[in-house]
Amino acid sequence: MSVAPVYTSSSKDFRSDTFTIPTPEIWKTVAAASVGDTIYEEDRDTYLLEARVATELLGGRVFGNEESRGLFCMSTTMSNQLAIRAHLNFAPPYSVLCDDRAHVYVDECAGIAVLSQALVVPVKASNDRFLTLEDIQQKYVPDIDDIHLAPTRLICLENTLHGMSFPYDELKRISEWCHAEGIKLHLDGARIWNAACASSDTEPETYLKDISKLVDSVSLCFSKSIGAPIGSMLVGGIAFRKRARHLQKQQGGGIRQAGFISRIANHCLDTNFPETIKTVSKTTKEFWNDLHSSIKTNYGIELHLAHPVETNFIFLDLVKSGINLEKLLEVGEANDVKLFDGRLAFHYQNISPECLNALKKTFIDIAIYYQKHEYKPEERSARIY
Ligand SMILES: Cc1ncc(COP(=O)(O)O)c(C=O)c1O
Ligand SMILES: C[C@@H](O)[C@H](N)C(=O)O
Repeated sequence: MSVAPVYTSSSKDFRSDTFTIPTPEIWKTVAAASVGDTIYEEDRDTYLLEARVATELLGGRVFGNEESRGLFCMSTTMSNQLAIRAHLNFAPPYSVLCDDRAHVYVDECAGIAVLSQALVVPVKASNDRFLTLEDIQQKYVPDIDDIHLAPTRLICLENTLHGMSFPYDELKRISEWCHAEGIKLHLDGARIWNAACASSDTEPETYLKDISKLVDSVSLCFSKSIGAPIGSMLVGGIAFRKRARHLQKQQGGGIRQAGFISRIANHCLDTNFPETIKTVSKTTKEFWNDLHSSIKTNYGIELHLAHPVETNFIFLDLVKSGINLEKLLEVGEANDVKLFDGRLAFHYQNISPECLNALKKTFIDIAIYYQKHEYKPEERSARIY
C-alpha cells in the first residue's frame, strides 16, 4: 500500500468541507486543554462544550420541551447511528424513514440495518429538494398490527442536505404529525450551522433553538464548516443521552482524555460560527453567478445545477452540462484543484481569490476543451452523491 503524500493545504481542495486542516491558532489552544477521563465524565472542556451546544446554542430543550444534554462523539456517522439505535430501544421489526439521498442511508455503511436491525424506507423528495409531510405519509409504514409490516418508529431528516436548507415550516408540520403518530424524529444536522446562517428571517442562534424544539435529537458536526479536525455533538433528552452514551461505550466510541479535541471544537465554534460560515455561503453564491455567466458569455457553454445554491455547495449536473467526470478531474488536477465530481464544496480555507481563480480556470479550460471535443455520455457522473 503506497503512503499518501503529505497533505499540507486544503486551499484548492473543493472535494468537501471536511478537508480543512488545523491552523497554528488551533494547535495553540491545545496546550491549555483539560485532561479528565471523559468516560467517567470528568473532563472539563468536554463538559463545557456539551453544555455550550446543548444548552447555550440549542436552548436546552428538544421536542416536548424536554430538557436536553449533549454527548460528544468522534464523528457524525457515530452520533447519527447512536441516535437511531437509542430511539429504537425496543424489539424489531421496525423501520426508519429518510430521504433517499440521506447520509444516514447512502453513506453510513448500512449502519441502520446492521446496528439497529431496522428496515430503511428511503423516500424520494417529490420537489427534489426536501421531503414534505405528504411524501412521508405516502411511504411511512403505519402501526396497524399487521403481521407483515415493520412500522415506522423513527424518521431521520437532514439539514442541510446537499447544501439545501430544510424549510422550518415544513419541519414543523412533519414534527407535529410524527409526534401525533408516536414516531420519533432525528435530525442529521452535520451542516445545521450552514442552514442557520442561511436563514433569511431568523438569527442563527435563534434558528438553532427553534429547530431543536421540533426534534427528539440532533447531530451537529464540528469537522465540516466549523473547521475542527474531529468531533460531533449529539443532543437529545436526558434519558436518550444516557442510552446513547451506553451504546457509544459498547461500540468503542468512549473517549478518554477528549479535552484537547473538545477545546479545539470550541475554538473553531468561536472562530467560524456564524460570521465565517455566512461569508463562505455568500462567496459560494457569488462564485456560481460569476462562473455561470462568464462561461456562457465567453464560451457559449451552459453550466447546469443539480440543486439550488443555498449554502456552501455548488452541485453541478455534469450530464446536463455536457462535462465528462474524468475530464473534469483531469483538468482540475492540471490546475492543482481537487474535486470528487460535480459537487464543489466551499470552506473558510478555499475562498481566497487565488483559490477561486484556480477553480474558475478549471471550468474555462473545460469550456475550451468542449468547444473542440464532443461530450461522451458515461455510466457515472458522480462519486459522492
Ligand atoms: C450530512 C452528513 N451527515 C453526516 C456525515 C458524517 O460525518 P462524519 O464524516 O463526521 O462521520 C456527513 C459527512 O461527513 C454528512 O455530509
Ligand atoms: C462523503 C461524506 O461522508 C462527507 N460527509 C462529505 O460530504 O464529504
